[in-house]
Amino acid sequence: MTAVPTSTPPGNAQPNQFHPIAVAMVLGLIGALINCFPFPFLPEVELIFGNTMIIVAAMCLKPQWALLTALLTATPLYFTWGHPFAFLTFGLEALTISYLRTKGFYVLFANIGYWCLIGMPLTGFLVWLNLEQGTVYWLFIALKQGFNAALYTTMGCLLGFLLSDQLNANWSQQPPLKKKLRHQLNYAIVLVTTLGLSATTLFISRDLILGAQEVVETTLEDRSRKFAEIIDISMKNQQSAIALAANWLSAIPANQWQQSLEQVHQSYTGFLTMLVTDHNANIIHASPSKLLLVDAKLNVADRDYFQQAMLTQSLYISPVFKGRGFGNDTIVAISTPIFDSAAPNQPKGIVEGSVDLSFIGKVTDAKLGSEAIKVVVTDQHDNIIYAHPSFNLEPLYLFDTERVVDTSIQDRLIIESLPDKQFAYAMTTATMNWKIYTLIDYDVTVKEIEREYLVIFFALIFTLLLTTVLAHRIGNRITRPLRFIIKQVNKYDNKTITEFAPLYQVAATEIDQLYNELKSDKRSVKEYQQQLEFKVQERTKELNEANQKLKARANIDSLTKVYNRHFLDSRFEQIQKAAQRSGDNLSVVMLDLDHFKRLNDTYGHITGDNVLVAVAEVISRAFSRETDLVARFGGEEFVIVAPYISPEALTRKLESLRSAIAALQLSDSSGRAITTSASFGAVIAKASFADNIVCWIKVADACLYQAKGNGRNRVVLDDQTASEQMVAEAEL
Ligand SMILES: Nc1nc2c(ncn2[C@@H]2O[C@H](COP(=O)(O)OP(=O)(O)OP(=O)(O)O)[C@@H](O)[C@H]2O)c(=O)[nH]1
Repeated sequence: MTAVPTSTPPGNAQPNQFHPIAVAMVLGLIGALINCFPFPFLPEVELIFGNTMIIVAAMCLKPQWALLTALLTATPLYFTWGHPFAFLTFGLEALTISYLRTKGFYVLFANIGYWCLIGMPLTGFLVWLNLEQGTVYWLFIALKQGFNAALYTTMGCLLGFLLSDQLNANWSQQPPLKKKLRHQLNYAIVLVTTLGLSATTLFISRDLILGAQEVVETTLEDRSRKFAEIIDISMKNQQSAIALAANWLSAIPANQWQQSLEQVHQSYTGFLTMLVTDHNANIIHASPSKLLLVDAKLNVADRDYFQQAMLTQSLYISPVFKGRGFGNDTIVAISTPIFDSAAPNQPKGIVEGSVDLSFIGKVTDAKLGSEAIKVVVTDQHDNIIYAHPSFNLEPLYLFDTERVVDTSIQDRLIIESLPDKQFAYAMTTATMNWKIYTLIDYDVTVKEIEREYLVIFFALIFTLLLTTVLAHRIGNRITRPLRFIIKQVNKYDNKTITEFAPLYQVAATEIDQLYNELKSDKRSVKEYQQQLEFKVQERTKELNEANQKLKARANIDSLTKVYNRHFLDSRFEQIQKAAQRSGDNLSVVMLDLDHFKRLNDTYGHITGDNVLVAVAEVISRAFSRETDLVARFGGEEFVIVAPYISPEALTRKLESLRSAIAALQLSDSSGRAITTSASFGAVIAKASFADNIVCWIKVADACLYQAKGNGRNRVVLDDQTASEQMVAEAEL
């Protein structure tokens, strides 16, 4: 996506802006306050929403101030979490996204990138490296932080979106984001989708995970209770066997005891050995009978099971102990006194059975999913009767554990022999005060959550990508009519089309309306433009004509309507050059009216003017070739420039003109007849004679002077062509 940093340079503080330090601190303190109360989301997972302020800070402040906000926001987490990682990960987060924001990136996309590429790997690494049990939890904690970031980032962006006017007006040091409409739409869709999705999936998974944990908890409790029942029943069975044996032995003669004892033992296979003592604790019978052959004089007066049974005269169940005499197995002894029917209060001895505890392992085999539930059974003194082989715990030893109390999840146990592991557990106390522990590796639960998180994580990333693609397409689709309109308008303006094409039928009605209005506006503008162009053309034409008239006026003598002296000066060079190029003759004639002063004096100036006009007309008629030029030289003097003419023709023409002027029949206002005449001084030569009119005039003027001197009304011609001819011939 391309970013267009805008016109307002970052950091151009407006006078009404707050100072960035103040803004950073206020945001940081709000963030810190919120982070003092993390939201307990899941066992082991608390959501922190104070970081929303880091996002807001990154959206409107420069990186160093966003960092300040992040450090303040992370401070409570230092105390809650007991390590300073938050400063590092959130500080880096603030710096990165604020910097990318100055480069024109959306904070949402910048932060998704940060957490995927830096935040989560860094968190995982720090946890793995530094935390106790980090090797188990690194992925779990990294994912947890990623989700948390997705939530607070979208919340921050939404906040920024809603408050964008205020932020831009008062706080923002960041350049406004000028993006294409379809990019803005894309952003808005992704933002809303990410927020909705991450919140929904997290809360759904929360229920799933809690449900799964409850299953673990109830299964452990259930198993523990079940095992307690089984062990109880089994022990009760053994107790019944001992009680039965005692009753039986009390009722039969002593010589039958050995046989009866063996019969009972055969019926109740749960005993390792059984024995009968006399009242002095000497073992008198045993099963199997071969045990007696080993040591016939064995006395058990110091054993609990003898003393307690004789003393209480009731059934006694011993704590677990290591057998002596008939082997050294770990056993529990059940004993009860044997009475003589003649003396019911005087026990004749005891009958005892040593319970084979290996049955516990057989009856406590269970699984939770694929994981084995491990069982530990302790006696009333917490000494181990049975422990799952994986624990490596010897019977008889104290079951030494440490309880990890966790308010958000079931308590856990750490067993002394496996200090690196924690176990989720349940415990039931059986009737003999035996404790039945069912345990499962707590890592399994964590891995379960971790697996859930991974699934959600990839689902989120996938959905995000999908949303981006869809949002892009939706944005394209929505803005397509606008792009179409822009294209049409450009084509219309550039005159590539004369009529607008119809808009897509599916375009929004507002856009349709806009297009129609635009079309009619453009058409009106075009019509108006055409009218204007037409008017401008007309005016230009008029102006040109007026200009030409003015120009002509500037070249024409206002009285006589022949050219003026100014035009004569400017045009002469052109005529001379053309004639020179073709090697032709050029003649310049000076014409002066005779006694014009007298005429003026006699008839008045108005009449004088009329005579000038009439003479000018006659001259113009006489020299009317396109190449001829007649100009008023001043007062009553005229100059004629006539190229391409021979001396003879010129002489003829001038004589005829002189006669025509003299023959003019003019009258004044009162009808008095006026006669006039003119004197001519002329020069004819090759055009190359001189390119300056002054030279020509000089010669003509001299001739005129001569004409005047010779009596006026005559032509004096200086023919230079003959002399030039001679020079040329002489040169040849
Ligand atoms: N009515 C009228 N008179 C003009 C005009 N321009 C010059 N004149 C007059 O023409 C006269 C020229 O007189 P001069 O130069 O003495 O020459 P002249 O009387 O014609 O005598 P010669 O040239 O020697 O025959 C002057 O009286 C000028 O006032 C004009 O536009 N209109």
